[in-house]
Amino acid sequence: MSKDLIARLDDKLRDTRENFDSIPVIDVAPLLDGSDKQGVAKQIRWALSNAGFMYVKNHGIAQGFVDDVFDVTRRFFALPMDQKMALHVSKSDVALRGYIEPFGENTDPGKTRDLKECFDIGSERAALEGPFFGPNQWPAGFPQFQELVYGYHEKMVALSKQLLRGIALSLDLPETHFEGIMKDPISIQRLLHYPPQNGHADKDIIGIGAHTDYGNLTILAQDDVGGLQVMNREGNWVDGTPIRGAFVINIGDLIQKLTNDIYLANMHRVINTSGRERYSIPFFIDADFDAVIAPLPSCVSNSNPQRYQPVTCGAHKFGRFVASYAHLQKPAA
Ligand SMILES: N=C(N)NCCCC[C@H](N)C(=O)O
Ligand SMILES: O=C(O)CCC(=O)C(=O)O
Ligand SMILES: [Fe+2]
Repeated sequence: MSKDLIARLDDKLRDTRENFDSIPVIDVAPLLDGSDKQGVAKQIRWALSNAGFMYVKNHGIAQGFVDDVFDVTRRFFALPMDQKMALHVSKSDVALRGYIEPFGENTDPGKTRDLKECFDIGSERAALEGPFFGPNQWPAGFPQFQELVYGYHEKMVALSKQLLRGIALSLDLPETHFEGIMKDPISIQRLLHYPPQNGHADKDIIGIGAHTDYGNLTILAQDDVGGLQVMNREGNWVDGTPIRGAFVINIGDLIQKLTNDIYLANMHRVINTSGRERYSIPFFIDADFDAVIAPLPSCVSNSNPQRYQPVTCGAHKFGRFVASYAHLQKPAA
């Protein structure tokens, strides 16, 4: 299984990558305050070319605020199932926002079934329309939830922009480079609950199946339970052990395509064998729906010929969503 995943993952470039047995930790304060942007960029380059993942600390988001968002997340998932199903993603048309029950979305389709339940929201700016945009579905009578989760999304949009500037510098590009394809980018703020795995002995049941993320960048906050695993170059799973105050950052397929495989959208999964409830809060940011994603000229060379044909961000994302959503696969009535 590991060999198969590695083959799907990075094929020819795997021999040039360095192995890792823990995810690198990067202090991003010198990037955010401007005191040593290049120093941070250099660490980002190592992390994203070899692991595709990094922890970032000193990112400027107060831990007390993150704790408050976890608090309402726990309270949301504790609501009765009928209240959560009233917000189901299938009621959301093309915006694909709302609640998804356990086994309602399978991230490694055909191989494993996801035990997690999720709740997704996105940007509410009125001017945006088309697939992945539209109204959010909020639980009634829970204003604190709406305020905190939407506020968190807004902070993540701003932080992702700063991190993408560091990523652009790490590729010797002007720091605003990615902003050209991210004028009104698709973004998803997700809340996740992973019930303990233990009661489910079936071999094909997992927290979230092995996958790469679909877009540009993911910013993940996790509680202290653990269970995230990231594949290293030898095909072994490395624990993404929770670090209080740090976010786990990883890049998705679009950055891998843009960098012509120089940066890795790495395989990861979650298995919660702790016996406790696990909660996590990932934020995903992509490019504009119509942005054309093709390898950057500076990432194409004789030794690394162009590996991808141009694809729009929207077409790529939508293809991966259809593959993982039970309700999108149902034949039309
Ligand atoms: N809008 C909805 N329903 N959200 C699904 C989020 C899936 C995120 C995915 N892992 C990614 O990398 O984008
Ligand atoms: O919950 C986690 O730690 C990871 C979630 C994840 O990989 C995803 O939602 O794409
Ligand atoms: Fe993921």
